[in-house]
Amino acid sequence: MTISPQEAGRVVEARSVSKSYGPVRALHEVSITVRPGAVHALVGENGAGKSTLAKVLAGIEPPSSGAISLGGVPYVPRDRAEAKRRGVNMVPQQLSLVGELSLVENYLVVGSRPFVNRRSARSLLAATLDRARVEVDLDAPTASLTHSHRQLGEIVVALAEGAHTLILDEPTASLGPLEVGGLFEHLRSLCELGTAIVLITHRLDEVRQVADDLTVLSHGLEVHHGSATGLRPTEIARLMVGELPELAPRAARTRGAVTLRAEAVVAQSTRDARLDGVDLAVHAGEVVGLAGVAGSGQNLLLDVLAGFVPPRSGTVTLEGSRTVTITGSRASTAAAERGGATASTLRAAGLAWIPEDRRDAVVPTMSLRENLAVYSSSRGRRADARSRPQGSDDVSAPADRLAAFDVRPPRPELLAAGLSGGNQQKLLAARELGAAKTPNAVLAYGPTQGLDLRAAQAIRERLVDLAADGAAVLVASHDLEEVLGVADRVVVMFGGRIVADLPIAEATTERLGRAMAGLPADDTPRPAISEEPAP
Ligand SMILES: Nc1ncnc2c1ncn2[C@@H]1O[C@H](COP(=O)(O)OP(=O)(O)OP(=O)(O)O)[C@@H](O)[C@H]1O
Repeated sequence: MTISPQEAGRVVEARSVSKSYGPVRALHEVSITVRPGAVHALVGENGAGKSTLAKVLAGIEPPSSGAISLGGVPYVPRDRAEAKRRGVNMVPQQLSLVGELSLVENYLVVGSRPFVNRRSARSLLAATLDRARVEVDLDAPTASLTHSHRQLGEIVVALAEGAHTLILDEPTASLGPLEVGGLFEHLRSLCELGTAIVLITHRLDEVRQVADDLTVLSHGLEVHHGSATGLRPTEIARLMVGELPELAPRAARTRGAVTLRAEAVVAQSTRDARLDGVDLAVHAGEVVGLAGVAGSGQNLLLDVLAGFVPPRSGTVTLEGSRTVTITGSRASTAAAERGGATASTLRAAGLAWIPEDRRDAVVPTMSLRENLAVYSSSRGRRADARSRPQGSDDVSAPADRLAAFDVRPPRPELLAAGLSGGNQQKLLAARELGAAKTPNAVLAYGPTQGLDLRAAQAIRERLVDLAADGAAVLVASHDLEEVLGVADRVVVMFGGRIVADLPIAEATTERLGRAMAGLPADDTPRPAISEEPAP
């Protein structure tokens, strides 16, 4: 590929860059060349140093040593704002949009653009959306958008800010296959216009799908830097972690009585589609997968089942050490007559919960030990120091529990903020899935989000083991593979209803795809929901 003089002025090159956090060596003499007009995938195990390298390139963290250049001249951004001005912008793993503000307002305020008026900001963003071929509401508070739309919105703001080098830290972790496809199409067309994209991902099939160049990090060291063309996912995995352990064959399990049940549940939230009469039963000893495109109601269903959103009508029941019933907007428990069955009551009755966004459940300013003993009792508000102690749960040997879930480093006194994103996810799993007592039911949304192959495999095995020990497990995900990797049966939601319920042997990608798109199981055209009036 020939590079024009203009493009040569935008090549980002890091040479022998190291970065340490106290005694932790996050990067050791890493070199990388990011070319205009190419997608550069950056992969590696959890804690390998990917986000650190991205932050160094984007001016968020200074390197401890090494040199970086932009277009052949030294590039030493003092901060993120300077890197952005030089055209290097990063969309972080944890989204940074202000929830109370719309995308337009985020662009104006957070991007410090006092001289751009609202109308021109709006049309710039609308034009960017158009090119990206995505639809995101520009005027609604971003907190009211689905997670995937907030993710896309953040990318759109960065693009509108004129980045020539765009660093995306796991942008696809919470996107469904259709949205990933749309995003990649856009990334490719941006590349054709000369933009350089650094794509951090754990989904190795994406490397083959979209990347031109590849850097593999392992324990802060660069173990591969070169063309991505022709490399198979298994070869990349081998570069990252050596050989992967074989998946243990699934042990036979017996399905017990229904533990978690939703009956005729109707609910509404501002963040997601409505629930329109949902019936679902999860038995002891089974893993049910919950699939659906974003906005189909699966987030809301989990919020209702976890006790964070009261249903308008219908009933939710958790059978455990006692029976907890949530009816309509009221709640009652057989054991506690005063009612008020909230998330904490469900939890006390043996419900484990892994939310879609780990920030709803992990407190960065608390130590790992404290994080093993707290939980947030309020959905939609970030978990914080007001989070409630878990009480009776046994976390007497936190170091062992952290080590069992391969949290790196497994030091209970460390603050959670010092863990990489994937290791925070493992911490959450250690708390929710690692208690001595098997939970009666597990609700997990994207439990392997941000985890490398080995860690994801370990969490999948843990979920199946919990089912074998008698838990009723419900796993929702945007990622069909994540669902198919654990489920005994797959339930699909569309438009706030359950539209398919298939044993795993019958859950072919085609059948699931049709159900997720709201199409009937056969090829019969679906009757139109509303028709244009006749002219
Ligand atoms: N602010 C910090 N303070 C202390 N240690 C940190 C800090 N940020 C990162 N680290 C450590 O640096 C190492 C690399 O972390 P980094 O976030 O770059 O990994 P990563 O490859 O992006 O992982 P993941 O896939 O889990 O997101 C880890 O050991 C992590 O614990």
